[in-house]
Amino acid sequence: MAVRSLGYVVAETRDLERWRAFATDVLGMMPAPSPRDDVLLFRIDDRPWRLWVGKGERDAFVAPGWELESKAAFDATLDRLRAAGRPVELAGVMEARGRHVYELARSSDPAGNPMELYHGRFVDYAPFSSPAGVSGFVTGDNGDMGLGHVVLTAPNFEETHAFYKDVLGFGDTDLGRFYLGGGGPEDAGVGFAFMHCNGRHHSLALGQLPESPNGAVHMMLEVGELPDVGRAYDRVLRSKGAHAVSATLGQHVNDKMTSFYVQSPSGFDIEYGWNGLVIDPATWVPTTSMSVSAWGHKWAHEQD
Ligand SMILES: Cc1ccc(O)c(O)c1CC[C@@H]1C(=O)CC[C@]2(C)C(=O)CC[C@@H]12
Ligand SMILES: [Fe+2]
Repeated sequence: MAVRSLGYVVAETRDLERWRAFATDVLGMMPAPSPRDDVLLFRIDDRPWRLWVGKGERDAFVAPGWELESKAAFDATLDRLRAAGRPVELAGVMEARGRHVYELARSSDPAGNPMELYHGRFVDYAPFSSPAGVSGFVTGDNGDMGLGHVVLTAPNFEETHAFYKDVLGFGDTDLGRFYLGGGGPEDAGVGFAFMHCNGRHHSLALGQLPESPNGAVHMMLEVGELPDVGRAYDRVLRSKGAHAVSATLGQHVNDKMTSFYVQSPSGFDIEYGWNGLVIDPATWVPTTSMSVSAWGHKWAHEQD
């Protein structure tokens, strides 16, 4: 009765055309038919859409869409949210239809991060084809591993971490404390929790950080082959600053992902990676990683 996957992401922007070019030409996502001219939809697999970009007043991440496996799981999860004192708003039938789901609800975590929850897995059997020639995006068999992962902030870290485990059913994969300030006596470190809801190493990571101005730290998209990452990196560099690299190519220690980070037109970053670790949630024992990356991932703020 727990969340099964990261089904979709909703973002907003003041500049839809910039997002259209970024998503298709740089990331290689496939534009999907949208019934509204103030919304862009993008596909990465056989779901009708995985990324919703609406025209808005700000450039921001709006919400992750968490998938439940059934109406029973959906109803039980909404009951647990209410029992935990979280606001729950059931969306109308037309709004659910717009999202291509059976039923849709909105809530938030104890850090105030908005979320959507749904059940009803719609499938668009039109073959996926990337306009930028990406070999494919990795979402698991039947899309079971979801679209990727999201990283959110939670100043009230312990409470929010417990919420995702106890109320939404996530499991801990890796806990980290990263000494970004050099690890000296003044450096308290930043707590991180990487959590799974399927075989993907993490679908959600929480950082003990102040509220992010753009609604999220990043979302990750995983591609099928290493050259897909390299060619996307080339496309970002060729954009000559139109799309800024946030972190250079590198490899994480915890999920072994080889990736780079690029700033999206909504302000939050896109991590674009390959070869992320798949775990067996039934037997996995949580780890505590002691560093961020095995190599690379030079962050923009560290660049000299
Ligand atoms: C540490 C790590 C493991 C796996 C990931 O997919 C992943 O994104 C990260 C990095 C998380 C995080 C970030 O994205 C923004 C910049 C952060 C806060 C750092 O500077 C350290 C951890 C980084
Ligand atoms: Fe990530």
